[in-house]
Amino acid sequence: MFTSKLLTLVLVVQPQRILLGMKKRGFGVGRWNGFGGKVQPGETIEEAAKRELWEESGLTTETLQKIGNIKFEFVGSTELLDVHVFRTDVFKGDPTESEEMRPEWFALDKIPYDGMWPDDYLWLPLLLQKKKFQAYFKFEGHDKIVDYTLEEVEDV
Ligand SMILES: Nc1ncnc2c1[nH]c(=O)n2[C@H]1C[C@H](O)[C@@H](COP(=O)(O)OP(=O)(O)OP(=O)(O)O)O1
Repeated sequence: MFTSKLLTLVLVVQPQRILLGMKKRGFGVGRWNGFGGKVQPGETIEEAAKRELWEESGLTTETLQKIGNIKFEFVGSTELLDVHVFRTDVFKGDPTESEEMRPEWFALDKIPYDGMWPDDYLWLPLLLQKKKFQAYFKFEGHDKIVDYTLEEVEDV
């Protein structure tokens, strides 16, 4: 039987660029990603997304757009990751390095997909077009996708 762990992921987008963070420790270390993490007991998913964005990038936002949901399965594990993906185009503050992430802006035509999780190049273009999506990825280890589904949806 599978258990499920709730996580958030926030992508900060401006007209010509996107803010990514280099993960400095823990799960996904060495990869560029959006900002996010585990939902803590007593938090809503959106509260957790705002908290993680602040903790990892130094940015605050009041306007998160819920844009995707991704379920991750890992061969040999019974724990599914249930990642709620948000986009924000409106924020306050300056990106600031944290213990966990080193933020950097990337031009939209220079997104470092080779240094990101291997699923990202499949769904990030949808997020950039403000298209909502639902996805499932099955990983063998952390580098190989062995099965996946990805579909645009009206609502997430
Ligand atoms: N495959 C893939 N693509 C894109 N993004 C992700 C994945 N897998 C993932 O887990 N993620 C995202 C989801 C989360 O935003 C982070 C992982 O969060 P994590 O660092 O484990 O959670 P924290 O609560 O910040 O961790 P600690 O503070 O306990 O270290 O990656």
